[in-house]
Amino acid sequence: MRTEENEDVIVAPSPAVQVRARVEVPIDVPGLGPRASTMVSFDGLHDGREHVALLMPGWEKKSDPLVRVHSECLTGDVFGSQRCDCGPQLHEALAMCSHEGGIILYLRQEGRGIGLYNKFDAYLLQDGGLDTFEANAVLNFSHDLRDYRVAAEMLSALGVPRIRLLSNNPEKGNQLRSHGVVISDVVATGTFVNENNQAYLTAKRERAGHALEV
Ligand SMILES: Nc1nc2c(ncn2[C@@H]2O[C@H](COP(=O)(O)OP(=O)(O)OP(=O)(O)O)[C@@H](O)[C@H]2O)c(=O)[nH]1
Ligand SMILES: [Zn+2]
Repeated sequence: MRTEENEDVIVAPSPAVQVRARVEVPIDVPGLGPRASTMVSFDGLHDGREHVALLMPGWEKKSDPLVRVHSECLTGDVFGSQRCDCGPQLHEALAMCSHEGGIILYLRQEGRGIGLYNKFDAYLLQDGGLDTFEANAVLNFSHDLRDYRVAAEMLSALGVPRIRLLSNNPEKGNQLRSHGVVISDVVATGTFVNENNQAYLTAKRERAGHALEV
């Protein structure tokens, strides 16, 4: 079974995770327009990848801020791919977090951890009739390689022990709790169905227990 998107990723020993830099980055939130944000980098994340926290003003006043843990999806987040629901979920999270003050943890876990090129290979297999999880298996990957310990490390470095989690994926909450994060509430994302992602969303609901009404 393959376990890493890149065999040559070096997993450094994990010193205490610390904020490396906080950078003010005004962003254009789809549907809302320009908003302030702070983007945060970290030293010491255990997997050595460049995960980013995006802080929307007001988060620091909450005892349990809204947090979206979002896995990178270049095709959906950047290009608006209709094969998944990632783009609209990210836009929704940006709007909600800018409205009430919240945090987006943008995790560099493309393709549920298998990487972009492998995701393309998985898409070709899905075009041949497999579902998203069967395609991973044919490529000799488990159905989801994601490890949310980095998200717990980022929250700890930001001084955020309690959150309201914006997700439909039960595995995110389970893993975060196992790493000591207190989740006071789970907030469902919208369901963003279109004719090209219906089978994908159905597979997520039926095979991975995502809370989705497709
Ligand atoms: N391997 C693989 N990854 C995919 C596929 N479609 C989307 N992804 C990746 O899946 C990740 C998104 O995860 P999802 O399971 O859709 O949603 P989630 O973020 O876990 O759950 P929510 O918090 O409810 O949105 C991103 O990293 C996408 O690149 C696919 O067909 N195969
Ligand atoms: Zn996607």
